[in-house]
Amino acid sequence: MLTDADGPAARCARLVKIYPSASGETHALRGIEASFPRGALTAVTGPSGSGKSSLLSVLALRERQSGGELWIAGRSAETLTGRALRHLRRYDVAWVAQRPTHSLFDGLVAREQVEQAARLRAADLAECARLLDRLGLSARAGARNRELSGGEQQRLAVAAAVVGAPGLVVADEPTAELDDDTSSLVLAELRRCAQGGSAVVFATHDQRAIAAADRVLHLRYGVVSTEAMAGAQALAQIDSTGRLQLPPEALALFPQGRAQVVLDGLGVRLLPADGRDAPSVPTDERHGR
Ligand SMILES: Nc1ncnc2c1ncn2[C@@H]1O[C@H](COP(=O)(O)OP(=O)(O)OP(=O)(O)O)[C@@H](O)[C@H]1O
Repeated sequence: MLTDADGPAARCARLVKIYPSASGETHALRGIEASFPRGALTAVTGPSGSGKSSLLSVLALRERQSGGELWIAGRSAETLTGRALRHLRRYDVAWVAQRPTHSLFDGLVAREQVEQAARLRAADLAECARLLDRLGLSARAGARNRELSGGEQQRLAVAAAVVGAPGLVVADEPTAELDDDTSSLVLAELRRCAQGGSAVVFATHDQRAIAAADRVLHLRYGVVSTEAMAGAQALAQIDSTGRLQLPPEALALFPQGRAQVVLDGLGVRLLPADGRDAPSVPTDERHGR
C-alpha cells in the first residue's frame, strides 16, 4: 500500500523522457515539474504530441524515465527494485491505457476483471457488483472483452482501476470513447475514487473531463506550460531552473528569441532584445485565452 500519507501520491522534478526514433531521438518530456495530490482529480491537457501519454506512462510506472526524478509515495522510482516496481504496479498504481483492452485481461469476463483487481487490493468483493452497476455494466458482467463495445471496455477498465481505491489512478483519455451520459458515469466514479483518498490523474482532450477536474496541467513541447485550479486563472509555471514557457501569441514579440528581463516594483517585464518597449498585447491574449 502507498505510504507517506501526508505527501502527494506522486511528484516529479525535471522529468525527462526520450524515445529513440528513426531521426535520432524524440524528447517527449523535457523537464516536467508537477505533483499529484491525494483526493484530487488532475487533468493533463495539451496538443497532440505534447507529451501527455508519455507523462502518464512514466507516472504509472509502465515506462522508466530517461532523466529527472519521480517519487511515488515519497520513494524515488529510480531506486525501486524490479520487485518493488511490480508490487506498486499491481497493488497501488492503477492504469487505464489509451486503448482500454491494454489494461484488461483477454481470458476473463467483465465481472472477473473487476474482482481480480479487487482481490489484489484486498477490497470488498461485494463492491464489484455495485461498481459495475454504477458504470452501467451490470448487464454485461458475463461478457468477454471482444464482446464489449469500445465504450464498455473503457468503463470496465476504469472499474478495474478504481476498485479498492489504489493510491494513484492514472488514466489515458478515459472518456474518449464515451457519450455524454456514460462519460458522466466515469467522471463520477473517478471523483468517488479521489474522495476515497486516491490521487487521480487523467490525460484528456474532452471538455467535460477538463471541467470535472480540480486542477489542470497544460503541457506544450514536453513541459508544463500552465497550471490552473478549478475555476481559477491559469498560471504559467516557472520551473526549478527558472524557465517559463511563453504563450504562443507572445512569442511573436521576440523574433530574435531574446528578451531583456526587467524587474520593477510590480513584477517582471520582458522586453524585445533591442530595448524597445514591448508592443501592447490585448489582455485576453496575455492570459492565453
Ligand atoms: N514509444 C514511442 N517511441 C517513439 N516516440 C514516441 C513514443 N511514444 C511517444 N513518442 C513521441 O513522443 C512525443 C510525445 O508523444 P505522446 O504520445 O506522449 O503525446 P500526447 O500528448 O499524448 O499525444 P496525443 O494527444 O496525440 O495522444 C511525440 O512526438 C511522439 O511521437
